[in-house]
Amino acid sequence: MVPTRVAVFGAGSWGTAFAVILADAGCDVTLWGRRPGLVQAINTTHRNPDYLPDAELPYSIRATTDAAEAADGAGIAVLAVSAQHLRKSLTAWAPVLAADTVLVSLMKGVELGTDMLMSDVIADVTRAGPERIAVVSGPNLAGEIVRRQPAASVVACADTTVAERIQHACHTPYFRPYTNTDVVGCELGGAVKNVIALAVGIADGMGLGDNTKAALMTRGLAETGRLGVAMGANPQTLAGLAGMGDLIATCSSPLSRNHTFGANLGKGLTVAEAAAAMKQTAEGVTSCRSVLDLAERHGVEMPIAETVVRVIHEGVSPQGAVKELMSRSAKPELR
Ligand SMILES: NC(=O)c1ccc[n+]([C@@H]2O[C@H](COP(=O)([O-])OP(=O)(O)OC[C@H]3O[C@@H](n4cnc5c(N)ncnc54)[C@H](O)[C@@H]3O)[C@@H](O)[C@H]2O)c1
Ligand SMILES: O=P(O)(O)OC[C@H](O)CO
Repeated sequence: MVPTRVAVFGAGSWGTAFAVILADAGCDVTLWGRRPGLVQAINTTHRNPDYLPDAELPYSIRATTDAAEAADGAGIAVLAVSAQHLRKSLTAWAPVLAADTVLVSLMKGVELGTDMLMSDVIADVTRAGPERIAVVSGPNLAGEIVRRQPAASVVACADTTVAERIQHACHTPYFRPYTNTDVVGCELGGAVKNVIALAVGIADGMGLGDNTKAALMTRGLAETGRLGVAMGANPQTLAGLAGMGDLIATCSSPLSRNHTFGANLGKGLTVAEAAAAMKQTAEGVTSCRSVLDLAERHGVEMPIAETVVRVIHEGVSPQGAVKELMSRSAKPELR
């Protein structure tokens, strides 16, 4: 059988780790990277020294800086840049993508300014219909994936047949993808958990304990559910891998960049210092504003997301943030 040709655009942590999954699943994978030095290092050392230096990559993965070469013959194009760079990058790649290529977003962010989910940005730039746009989202820390530790995820697409095709392309003995038709729910679960992980990180950095963490995670999930329902998501999706599952992994793991960024703030670093300490993308830092915009637009209360915005973008201290959240008026749990 001819292997599925897949182009992965973005040689950061997750693009590279997902390329490993695809290659292990038997796909013929080309990895597009921006920087010639990194691409050359991947091709010659079969490692990604900038993002995942300890992982040996399958020799079959070829890296290139040429988008046309990456896209040549690819039935699936996986998009794995940081969320705020998708529009510009995809505008450059779109002319070399075939009209029937399925576009798969791995990103967990919301575009600043437009408040668009990544699937909306993809549709806006390429004019692809929902049957050509999919999302992979779940508790998938790249550093664990490249060690081939067991993980599960969700492949969401409005067209179940297309979701199943992608599921097949990335199914390995250590990576178990489930299908779902709820693209909005999966994307929101991924984007909002980053914001909640910042809050949990701040609490951890301040030395607060597990009661605080559990409260933030549970009420954070309630916020995600309220926004999700307002935007047409299935609440069950948010109780699943792309919602609660990813929230647990991201809020618990020292590998999470969002959690780490928050922890540095909680320890007393300024936002600029925390950003300087972070070489990789912590999507929640920018997307928290767009998530709050979405909440306001849909008339949904998201006090934890609002507090994260106040700490990161409005200069409120972690101590002040705790006071603000704890002095909110008393409420019933279920609304
Ligand atoms: N790392 C993970 O464990 C993981 C897991 C699941 C989802 N994600 C999501 O995947 C997306 C990519 O994250 P990552 O972990 O690969 O990030 P990363 O910081 O490791 O890599 C950054 C990526 O963005 C690209 N990029 C950076 N600046 C750019 C620019 N100016 N123009 C174009 N592209 C640029 C890089 O080429 C690279 O592909 C994010 O939305 C993230 O939330 C990450
Ligand atoms: O490192 P983070 O915080 O971007 O989280 C990575 C993944 O999204 C976890 O599923």
